[in-house]
Amino acid sequence: MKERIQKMEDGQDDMEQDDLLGWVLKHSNLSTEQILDLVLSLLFAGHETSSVAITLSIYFLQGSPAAVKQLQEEHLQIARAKKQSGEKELNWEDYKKMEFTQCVVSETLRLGNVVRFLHRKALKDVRYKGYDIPSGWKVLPVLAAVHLDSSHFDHPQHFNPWRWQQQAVCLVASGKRKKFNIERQSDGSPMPIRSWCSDRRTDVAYCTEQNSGSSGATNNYFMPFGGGPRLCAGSELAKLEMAVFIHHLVLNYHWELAEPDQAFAFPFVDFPKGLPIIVKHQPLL
Ligand code: HEM
Repeated sequence: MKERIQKMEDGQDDMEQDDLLGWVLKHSNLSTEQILDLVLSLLFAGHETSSVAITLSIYFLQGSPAAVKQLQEEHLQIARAKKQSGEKELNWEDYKKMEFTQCVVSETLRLGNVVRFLHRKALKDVRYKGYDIPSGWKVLPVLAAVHLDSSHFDHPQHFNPWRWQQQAVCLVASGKRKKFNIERQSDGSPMPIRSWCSDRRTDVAYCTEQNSGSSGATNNYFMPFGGGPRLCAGSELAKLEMAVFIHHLVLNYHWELAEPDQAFAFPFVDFPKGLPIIVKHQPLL
């Protein structure tokens, strides 16, 4: 930063400097410390996290051909509709149709645990579930422990994006409760339960909608972006980045691991070999 400031003062400011750091130095009145915090936050909070998350999705998906196939179908439908209407760029409406992709994103974040734990400090003495936490002690809530807890997720070590699909719990003729995936209309919106449960399934007596997982909101069992007032500021952007990446990946490429590698999780998630993959250009459209 000092070098930059010196260059600016010496009038040696060129286009190479025309980046975030250059912009804040020129146009803001933030302190040096605030600028440093901003740049570091964007690099580590904003870049490392989403790139690791995307890497994890590549890794998990190569082990789940059924998920790749379902993604391809979802994205082909979107891409075909765009081609027909002569549009090119993805837009918000397309993103909203990426239902199964959201399941893949949630499952990647649950199993991958990009941010494994948070840092907190007790500001006063706290008694929690029989434990005394003295004021000033550091508390590390371990998000990964919740995401991999078998009392919240069946077979928690298994990559299963279908667990996030919206489901309806229905009472069937035999008197048992059964889960059904909610059917979708051509625009991707959920079909009213009544229209598919009673007309098409004679065994369904009564239905109550239930969301088996939540891809967006935080709940106590799924909080890859933290929660409360310090909820990740980039959570929606991160999910969008992942979805757009997956869109182009499954529509255009086939990939496999070049050599065995697996995520290593301490203290930060990373692949020791950098997850080398062999990529073939295989456009589906
Ligand atoms: C998959 C990607 C991401 C994950 C898993 C993630 C996770 C998190 C988590 C768990 C926190 C809360 C930290 C805490 O409570 O102590 C957080 C905070 C934050 N994240 Fe993200 N993040 C991701 C992507 C991004 C992106 C893309 C940006 C910005 C472009 C971003 C910006 C921030 C900022 C500024 C905070 C601090 C919010 C505050 O303290 O008020 N993150 N992130």
